[in-house]
Formats: sequence, structure tokens, C-alpha cells
Amino acid sequence: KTQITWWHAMSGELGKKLEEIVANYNKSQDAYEVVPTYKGNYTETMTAAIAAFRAKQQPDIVQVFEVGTGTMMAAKGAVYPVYKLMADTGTEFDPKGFLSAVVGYYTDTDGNMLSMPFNSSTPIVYYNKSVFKKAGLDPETPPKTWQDVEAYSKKIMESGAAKCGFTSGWISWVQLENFSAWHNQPIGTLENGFGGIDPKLTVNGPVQVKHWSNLKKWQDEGVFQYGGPVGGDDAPPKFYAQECAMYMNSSAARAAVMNNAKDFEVGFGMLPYYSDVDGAPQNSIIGGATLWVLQGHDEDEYKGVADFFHYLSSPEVQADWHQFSGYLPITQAAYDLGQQQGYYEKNPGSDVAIKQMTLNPPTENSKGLRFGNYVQIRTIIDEEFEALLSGKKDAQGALDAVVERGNKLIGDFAAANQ
Ligand SMILES: O=P(O)(O)OC[C@H](O)CO
Repeated sequence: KTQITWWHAMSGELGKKLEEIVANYNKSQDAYEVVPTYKGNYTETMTAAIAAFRAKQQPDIVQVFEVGTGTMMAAKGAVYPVYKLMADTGTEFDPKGFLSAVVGYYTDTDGNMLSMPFNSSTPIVYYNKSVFKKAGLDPETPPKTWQDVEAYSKKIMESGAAKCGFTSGWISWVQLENFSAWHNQPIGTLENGFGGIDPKLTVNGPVQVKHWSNLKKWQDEGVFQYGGPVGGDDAPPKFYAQECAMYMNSSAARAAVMNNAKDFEVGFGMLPYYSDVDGAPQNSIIGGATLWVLQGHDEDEYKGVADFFHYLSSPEVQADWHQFSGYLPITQAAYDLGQQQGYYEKNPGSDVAIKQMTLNPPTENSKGLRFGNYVQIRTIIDEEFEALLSGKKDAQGALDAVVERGNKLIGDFAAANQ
């Protein structure tokens, strides 16, 4: 059998499910064996793949998170574009079958899809219905606005129903990038980087500054508890232990939430917005990851990769993965299948993510972002957020620093890739 190596970043419930999908594929045919390897979180997996490529030890497939897209697109000699792979191997492939928000993110300016969508998400609100009830709030009504989040949190804390109002995973992704799209505010010039290689960040606008300054105030009042840098590993336990009543994170946190929220009922809601910001709520943007194929392998392996991708994007496999994980149904057929199966009716709240992402046709500010070196910029965002929380900087100072430090990295990237 020809072996296909796949480096991925899925741990916990998601990692187990990924292995099950691979095992089913391996059983379904005799020619190829896909060998999945967990390489750590998204940043670690991407870094490992780049190092391996330099050492000529690269896997066939690597899972790269959405913010690595700008960097991967520029790595022309290292990447075997998916549209080309599918054409070269004569494998059936219809990019139009994917949801447009997903395709748009991974398509180059000539309209070619460069990586294979697999696990696209968007952030939503999870809330503890049992705590809401104890606090005298309606458990069927999630907060709509940030004003609601504040008022509900105070009621929850004052009634003693929970110690904290809310926590959040992925500060950069949820409280800055998606926050901006949801309020129709630009993250950067040149259509958030989609329109050219040398954009400038603009995350220090008044709406973002107001929000970060509220987050600092809410932290000081105990309304908000920080979940830590990168994905925010400290956030989920605060929600599971019923310390914080609301939790903002990826729609794909669903699998872990369902597994860990044993003693209380969970509700799902869209992200909150400031009702005094014109154009909000707009639509949220995707996160998660896609699969990139790396150069340097033989034709047989690539045939296997294409065959595996075909399997992965079939409606049955996609619908199963989506329904288990909370990742979006990335093809229309997988969504239609879920509807036929009655999945969304039987699982109230399971369609919040897709509704929120498609709430309005995307604007230049809400189709995503594409900046070189953005993985490093994410680290800067975390650092500056921590400087804000510790009182070293105010919100304007922290976000100005993100812009200044981030623009330097984008400029370096543009100079190296022009
Ligand atoms: O937790 P995920 O897989 O939905 O990814 C969240 C962010 O998009 C990562 O950049």
C-alpha cells in the first residue's frame, strides 16, 4: 500500500474523531494508507511542517489554520495547489460545492482553490442555562448585545448563581478579528489584505478600542475572566466548572462542551454586538483550518492524497464530522444532508454558527483576513492584550502597538515575497 502522511493539530475529542475518519477511509479501499500524526497545536504543526520541508522530511498533507493562509500562499515552491492536484490526478472536484465563505478564504486572485477545506469554524456563545435560571434570567434567551452581556453578568454575579459572567477562547480571533467583522470594521487596508501583499493593519479604530477598554474594565470587575494566550486553554474549564456562565469560542468547541458539561444545560447564541455601532451585526468570519499538500512526493502518493480528499469532502463524511465536532458543514451537500436527517431540529442551536456566518452578504471588512506573517502577529495581539489587562497600557496604546509591530512584520513579508 502507498502511505500518505498527514500532520494535524486536532487533539482531544476532535483528534479521536479524525483518527476514526482516517481508519474508515483506510478500510474503504486497498491502494492507500493514510497515516495521521498529531504535531501539537496549530502553530506547532505549521512550524514543524516548515522545518520538515527545509529538511526534505515533509508530510504529504499538513493541516494549517486559517491565519497561516497568507504565508502558505506565498510559499509557492513548497505547496502543491489543490485545484492543480485534483486536475492532474483526474479526480472529481467541484469548488462550487463548498460554501462561498469557505471557498473565498482559500482561493487565490485568479479564482483557484489552493488548499482543501476540512474544518472551518466560526466563534459563537455557549451559555449555562441552569445558571441563567438560578439568576432569574430567561434560559432560552442568550445575550444579543454586549450591553446584555454586561447586565446578565452582573445579575448572575449578584445573585450568586456564578462567580463570573464570561470567558473567551482565542482573544485575537474572537475579540478582535471576528469582533471587527461582526461590527463591519476593517482589520486592515486592501480589503483586509485580500487585495495586495502590503496592507496595513487598522485594528486600532474607535470601535475596537472601546471593546478592549470594556474587556479591561470587565476583568477588573470580575465580569470577564481571561482564558490565556493562543487558543485560551484556561477558558473551557472555567465554563465546565460553572465558574463563568458564558463562554465565547469556536463552534468546534461543541464536541468538548457536550462531553464536559455534564451537570448543566447548555444554550447556544450568536456573538454579541454593540447596538450603537452602525452595520452591526454584519457576519462572522471563518476560522479552523484547511489541508495543504506539500511538494516533493511521488505521483502515486499524490493520487492517494486526491482520492482521500475526495472521500473527506463527501456529504456523508463531512456531515458526520460537522455534526460531531461543531465545525461548519463546509459543503452545501453536507448541510442539506443534515437537514434531511433532521439533525438541526433535533439539536437546537447546532445551526447558530452557520446562520451567524451567513447573516449578511460579506463586505470588504467581513470576508476574512489575509496577511503575511500573521501567525506571529497573533502572538503580538496576545502580548498586547496582556499588557492591557495588567494595566501597563490602555486599550488605545495596546492596539496602536499591535498596528505598529504588526505592520513591521507585514512589511518584511511583502519585501521578501514581492
Ligand atoms: O478552534 P478552531 O479549529 O475552530 O480554530 C480557531 C481559530 O480559527 C484558529 O486560528
